[in-house]
Amino acid sequence: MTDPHTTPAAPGSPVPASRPSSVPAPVIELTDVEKVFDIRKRAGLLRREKQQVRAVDGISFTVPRGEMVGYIGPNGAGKSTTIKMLTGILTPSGGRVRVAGIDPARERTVLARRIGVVFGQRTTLWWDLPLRDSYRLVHRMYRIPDRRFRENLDRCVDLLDLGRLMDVPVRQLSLGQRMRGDIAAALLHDPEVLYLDEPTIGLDVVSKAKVREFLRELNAERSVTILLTTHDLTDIEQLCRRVMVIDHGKLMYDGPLAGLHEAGESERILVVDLARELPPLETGLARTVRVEGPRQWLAFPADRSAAPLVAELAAAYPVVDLSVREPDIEAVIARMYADRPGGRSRV
Ligand SMILES: Nc1ncnc2c1ncn2[C@@H]1O[C@H](COP(=O)(O)OP(=O)(O)OP(=O)(O)O)[C@@H](O)[C@H]1O
Repeated sequence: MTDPHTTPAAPGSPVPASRPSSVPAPVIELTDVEKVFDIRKRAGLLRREKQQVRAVDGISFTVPRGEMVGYIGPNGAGKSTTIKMLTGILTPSGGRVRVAGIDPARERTVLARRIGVVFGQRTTLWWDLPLRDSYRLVHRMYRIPDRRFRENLDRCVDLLDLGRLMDVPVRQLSLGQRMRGDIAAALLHDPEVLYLDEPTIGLDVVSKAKVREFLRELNAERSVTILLTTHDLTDIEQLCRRVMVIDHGKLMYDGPLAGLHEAGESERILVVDLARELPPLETGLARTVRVEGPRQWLAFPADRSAAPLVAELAAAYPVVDLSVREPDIEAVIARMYADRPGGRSRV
């Protein structure tokens, strides 16, 4: 039986929904989910043509309780649309969505008590109120029992370093401070599932590190299931063992981060310093991609050992020094996108 956590999906193909019995029951379940938007495009001076955009095009995946998964893709890939369907803000055009056993579109308010959402680009806090008052409102809105509210707030204030900021109006907070404030607000009612849409966007290095550390602890200690959308691949590298790549509304990859290299057919680079300038080195194990004076760059498949290549070059050429560069994950993903047939699919 194949495990969707470890099996790269062929581009565009649905990911198998079956899983071994040892894997916890899924908290998030999507089966053949579609979202089609009707849009009107100008087709002349006065005429407007009706068109449809397939923003999400037959996506299936499951996320078991306690997993932290990266959900990535280029602009317009369908990430936010997926998250909106998972919260119940948008109703799918087709397929089935379940979060904690609930149909989000039909029971949005019931689900709201079980999930937390953070959108990096906009705040859910009250602009003119100090953080403390925003949290009081959250307390009342979600009818959080007093003790639980106090415990959760204390914990967030401590771990997210909000103590000094509690009496500052949200409008006066820096982006990083506001983001930490938003994450706390999303967690006061103890959600089982947390959707984070670009939680580190625009933050400085220190704030990013704080947010990541907090998410790691939250996931490890409280088994909160986290779906993380980000353009910052370091977020994914540091937080998620599993990553899903979406493009043109289709799931292109679902598996471990390391497997992305394989799926993107990535290459490692051997940098060779020679005793003197030479024409491009010749070997059947790699291809020379760059020559600069006595230094040459040779690309070889990332899943192969460098040892035979190093041995061959050392025997045949005056090699002074060698180093191996790992593939850059951004390049791997860019390559996956580039391999897709172009153009957003329309129906
Ligand atoms: N309300 C809407 N009406 C019409 N088209 C929409 C609507 N919302 C999204 N789309 C279209 O659906 C596609 C997917 O958009 P979506 O916002 O889900 O992408 P995304 O992956 O979140 O992108 P980004 O990284 O830029 O936020 C895009 O072509 C977008 O223009």
